Amino acid sequence: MEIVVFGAGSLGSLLGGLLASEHRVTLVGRDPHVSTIRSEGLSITGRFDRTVAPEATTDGAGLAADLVVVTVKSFDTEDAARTLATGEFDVALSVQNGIGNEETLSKHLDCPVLAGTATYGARLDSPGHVDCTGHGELTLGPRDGGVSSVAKDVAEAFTAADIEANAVPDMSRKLWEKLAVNAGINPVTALSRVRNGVLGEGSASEISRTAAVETAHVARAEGADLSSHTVLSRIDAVIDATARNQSSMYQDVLAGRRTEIEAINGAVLERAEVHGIDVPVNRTLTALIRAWERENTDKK
Ligand SMILES: NC(=O)C1=CN([C@@H]2O[C@H](COP(=O)(O)OP(=O)(O)OC[C@H]3O[C@@H](n4cnc5c(N)ncnc54)[C@H](OP(=O)(O)O)[C@@H]3O)[C@@H](O)[C@H]2O)C=CC1
Ligand SMILES: CC(C)(CO)C(=O)C(=O)O
Repeated sequence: MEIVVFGAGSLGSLLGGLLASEHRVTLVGRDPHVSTIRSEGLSITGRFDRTVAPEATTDGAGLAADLVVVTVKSFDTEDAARTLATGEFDVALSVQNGIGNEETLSKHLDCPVLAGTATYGARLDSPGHVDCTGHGELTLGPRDGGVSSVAKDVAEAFTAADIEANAVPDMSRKLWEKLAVNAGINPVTALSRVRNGVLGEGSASEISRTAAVETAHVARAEGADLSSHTVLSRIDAVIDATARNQSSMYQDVLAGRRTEIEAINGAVLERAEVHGIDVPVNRTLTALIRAWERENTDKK
């Protein structure tokens, strides 16, 4: 398969690097990562140990491929979509956190857009080097649910490259479930500067769990079949499985970078308002992270 990975940071480099063992891959990213890949290849360490040589470019305009995998942060999706619209793709797959990414891509692209979630952990250690910090899986399918042969073909392309991937019929529910976990864990760990495992007990844990339950309430109003019981057992399981992790939002705050708050708790808040649902914990967490961003990043 001919595959473009748009957003060769941590996750994009891991997925694109693994895909490159089996497919013709072009990574779209930034220098000096791109120039290092061109001269020395891309090395993948941690749960994998290999060096690959995908094509790499900083210019994502006018590309064509069977599949484009989008791995930019959610606040860059609109820009990425405009650039990708200058090229030609048979299918696009978003593997991003938060909700709304597929809608943004669909607005600009002519091809079908699939939704995906990844539980792999990836960290771009240095130019040309990505570390796989957690072995997980990729779940993908049509955004609004249902079975699709295109989704199955895409999942097979990932599986052929050693990436655990499954096409599922209930992607809408999966996206809300992942959102509930991120809405609970990410801002609380970022604000209190703790690893995920600290949320296993205590009052911070209650804040996380309440944010997740509020998210499930909104998900049901949006038509997703997601019980509070399911999100509570899911968030407990993720906290346990990723106890040593610094969440992505905690890492962003430590690095003084803009966070994905708008696509996570901000999106819960926005959709809750549409349905007249009160989500006080999500509202509070969103306000606090927004305040931090105003003071500490370029985002005003
Ligand atoms: N890392 C992980 O383990 C996981 C990440 N995710 C999700 O995956 C998504 C990506 O996360 P992550 O990989 O950590 O993020 P990164 O910031 O590491 O990667 C995104 C990369 O895309 C680059 N980029 C953005 N726009 C362009 C453009 N127009 N042209 C070229 N390059 C561009 C960014 O560069 P720059 O920063 O310079 O703009 C950055 O290097 C997020 O939604 C995240 O929540 C999900 C599961 C696990
Ligand atoms: C699941 C979790 C919370 C793991 O750290 C994550 O997705 C993130 O950090 O963004």
